[in-house]
Amino acid sequence: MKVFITRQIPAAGLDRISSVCDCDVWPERMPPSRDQLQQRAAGCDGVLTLLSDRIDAEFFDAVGPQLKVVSNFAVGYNNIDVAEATRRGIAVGNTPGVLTEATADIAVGLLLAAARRMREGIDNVTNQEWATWEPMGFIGQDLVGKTIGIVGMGRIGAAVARRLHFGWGMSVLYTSRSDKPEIDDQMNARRVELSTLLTESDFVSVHTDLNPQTEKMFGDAAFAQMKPTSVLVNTARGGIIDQEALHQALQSGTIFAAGLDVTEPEPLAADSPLRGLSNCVILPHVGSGTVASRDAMATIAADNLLAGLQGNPLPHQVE
Ligand SMILES: NC(=O)C1=CN([C@@H]2O[C@H](COP(=O)(O)OP(=O)(O)OC[C@H]3O[C@@H](n4cnc5c(N)ncnc54)[C@H](OP(=O)(O)O)[C@@H]3O)[C@@H](O)[C@H]2O)C=CC1
Ligand SMILES: O=CC(=O)O
Repeated sequence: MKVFITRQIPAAGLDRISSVCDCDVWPERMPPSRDQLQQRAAGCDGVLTLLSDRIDAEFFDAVGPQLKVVSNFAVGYNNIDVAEATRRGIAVGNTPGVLTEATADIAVGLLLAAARRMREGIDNVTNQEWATWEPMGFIGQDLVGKTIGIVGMGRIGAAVARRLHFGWGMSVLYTSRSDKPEIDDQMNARRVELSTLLTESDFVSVHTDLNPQTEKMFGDAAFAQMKPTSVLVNTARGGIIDQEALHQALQSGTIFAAGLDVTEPEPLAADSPLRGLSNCVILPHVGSGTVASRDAMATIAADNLLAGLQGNPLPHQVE
């Protein structure tokens, strides 16, 4: 079986694949271009992809009818046209669960950094501007006893809610497509409409997948409903937030601060005005970036790929 792996991945997964497959691994740091992706994958039985690889009908046509499986090295799969894959009998896999805690840690880290103005503090020290301790300097927002609004109470949303409820004593509001009675019981949480969540929460953390209902969910209207002291955190996908509206909300004081692990596009445009805002903390999409999480993602992605090549159901198959 011939497979194309679109980037270097941890040995935990690569060794499993290369022991049984004829395996071509993209060797460069930067992703293959669209043409390179299609040319290298042409004739393959399976591909292991990353978020930056757009997998759609054109890709499937270029690769050929022998393609059996697309294994995404991520839990999110908005880069893949799953309906088109399914129509062609191509299985699609993802890597849920093993990156939940690592990503939740980054969401809480961003919340703390944005609420307590850490970017400004770090810039102040780095730029040799630290002159004295000031009673009125770097005043941020308290966390203890406040209200967290979780937009998308799935695996990562619940892990963030647990940290903030049991660690900081926060009340939990959330949105999701379905009821979560076990979350309500564990954390005395309340599922509400988005507008209620936005008006009542002190902190809002986004954890939905990117889909047609969540795309640009945060625009002018959403920010207008949030408290001027509120902090928005996004570790889900950049496309869920209208970045122009976010810039306006941060600059005008409509909201207090934001912490982003994801942007649209990635990397964030060099001239994006968000880069220059001291109340916007931005990380380069590092949510799952721990040794254990990335090894586990590689293992699952390999298992998905190998199962698909054998015509078996994938351990983590996306429908
Ligand atoms: N920054 C990073 O490095 C990482 C980012 N991610 C991102 O985080 C996302 C979430 O991951 P994970 O928690 O594992 O996924 P889950 O599928 O467990 O959670 C997604 C949640 O979003 C909810 N949801 C979907 N659509 C809507 C909507 N229209 N309104 C309200 N809620 C909605 C779902 O509701 P319901 O349960 O009712 O279906 C579900 O609870 C991924 O899709 C990915 O984009 C993930 C890992 C790392
Ligand atoms: O963004 C990362 C993912 O796993 O999804």
